[in-house]
Amino acid sequence: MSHHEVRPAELDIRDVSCTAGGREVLSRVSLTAEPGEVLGVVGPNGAGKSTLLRTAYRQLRPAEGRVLLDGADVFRMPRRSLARRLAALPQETPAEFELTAHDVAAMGRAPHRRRIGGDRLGDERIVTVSLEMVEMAELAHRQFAQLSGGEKQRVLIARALVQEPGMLVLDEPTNHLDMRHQFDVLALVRRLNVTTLAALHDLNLAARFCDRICVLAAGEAVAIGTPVEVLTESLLSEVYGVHTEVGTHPRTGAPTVLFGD
Ligand SMILES: Nc1ncnc2c1ncn2[C@@H]1O[C@H](COP(=O)(O)OP(=O)(O)OP(=O)(O)O)[C@@H](O)[C@H]1O
Repeated sequence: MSHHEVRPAELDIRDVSCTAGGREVLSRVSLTAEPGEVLGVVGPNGAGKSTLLRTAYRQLRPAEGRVLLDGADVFRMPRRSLARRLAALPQETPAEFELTAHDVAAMGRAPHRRRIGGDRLGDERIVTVSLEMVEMAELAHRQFAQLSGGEKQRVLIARALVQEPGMLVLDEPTNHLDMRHQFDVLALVRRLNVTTLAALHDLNLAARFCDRICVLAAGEAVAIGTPVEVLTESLLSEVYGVHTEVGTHPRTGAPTVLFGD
């Protein structure tokens, strides 16, 4: 795959506010993902993680503020140009009936395809390699709708990789995945030189794989920093209302979060 040749993007979320159901659900959130950075977004249910990510992949127009990809407003870009630079894994699995896993992954090529001609063989190779990266090549011929939750999730991650983006926006990429696939998918994201904004629930995974973590609570970014800076017992108690024991991984040095007593 030619991922290493793709230039990582810069995402700049500036003072973004969103309202839903007559309520402000994001309040002046600012966040910059530097090229190549893996930036995690954590926070309790309803904190606004998906809302923030949806503004980044242009599914939701913020009431105020701007979202810039490589300095250009995503809401002013042609859809196709955006899709060539940014791929998203939304929280809801689309119902792609009748399509095989291969077909769903291949949809990621659409923004790169020319009207006439194009590099069909090259496209096909990228689809195959991406499915291999998430260990779904062997199930490529299966109907997408009949796959398990974790298998579907991995096909959708492959579809995002097929886009060869400079920016990945992943809403709970480890949702439905077993322990090994959680690890493998995030390790894969880490290896690729692609800027990544990912909403994660598992703080230990976030600590292990993110360069920085943004903590959202009630629509506000209450902390942004490295895992060590952000994942403290006092902050977790304040934000989640749980007593935790934060330690240090003996080999990686990443913080580890355990429930307290
Ligand atoms: N269309 C909508 N109408 C009304 N309220 C909405 C709508 N969309 C989102 N909300 C509310 O906005 C808040 C933020 O939702 P969001 O999905 O961004 O949270 P989240 O942090 O991703 O949560 P979770 O961890 O549960 O996935 C929630 O209180 C939610 O109920």
